[in-house]
Amino acid sequence: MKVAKRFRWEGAHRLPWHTDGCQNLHGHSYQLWVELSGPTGENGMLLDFKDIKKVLAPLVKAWDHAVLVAETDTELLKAMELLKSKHYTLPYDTTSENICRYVISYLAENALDLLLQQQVNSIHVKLQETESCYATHEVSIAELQAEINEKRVAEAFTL
Ligand SMILES: Nc1nc2c(c(=O)[nH]1)N=C([C@H](O)[C@H](O)COP(=O)(O)OP(=O)(O)OP(=O)(O)O)CN2
Ligand SMILES: [Zn+2]
Repeated sequence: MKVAKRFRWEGAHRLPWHTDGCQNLHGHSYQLWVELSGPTGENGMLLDFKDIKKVLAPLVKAWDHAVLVAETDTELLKAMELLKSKHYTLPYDTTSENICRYVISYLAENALDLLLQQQVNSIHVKLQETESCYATHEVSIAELQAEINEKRVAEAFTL
């Protein structure tokens, strides 16, 4: 079975290294689809749509009417501080592909127990930036767990 929930927000970003327009600060009406696969439980649901919304609502709220900034884009970060503008820093460039990756990491960090409890097998996200372009990314829960364990081991060694 598959279930999906859509999220929408207005945001701005730029790709500083781009040479064909996207280096300029510009806005998108972002649309994100989060699709989960797994068996249907005894209550006839894979996972309650409302629970998917609850998990991602804080992230979408933080991104709405905000500027997404790559942590390496120090010029834009300075401008955000100067303007006291709402912004959200990502650990990598603000491409559609990386936003998909970030959403999956966010779900892993904030809802792994829930996903395991509901026997979700995989997460598929689709991020639409404009009418004509989107990126998708799919990760299995087993891959996510392995990633989290690796991260924990790496953190333990750097302490
Ligand atoms: N693989 C990717 N390519 C591009 C990304 C991206 O995230 N991943 N992002 C951009 C720009 O930020 C922009 O959002 C998209 O630009 P564009 O393709 O020009 O979108 P339009 O809808 O305006 O396209 P038209 O064909 O002009 O209508 C660029 N590339
Ligand atoms: Zn863009």
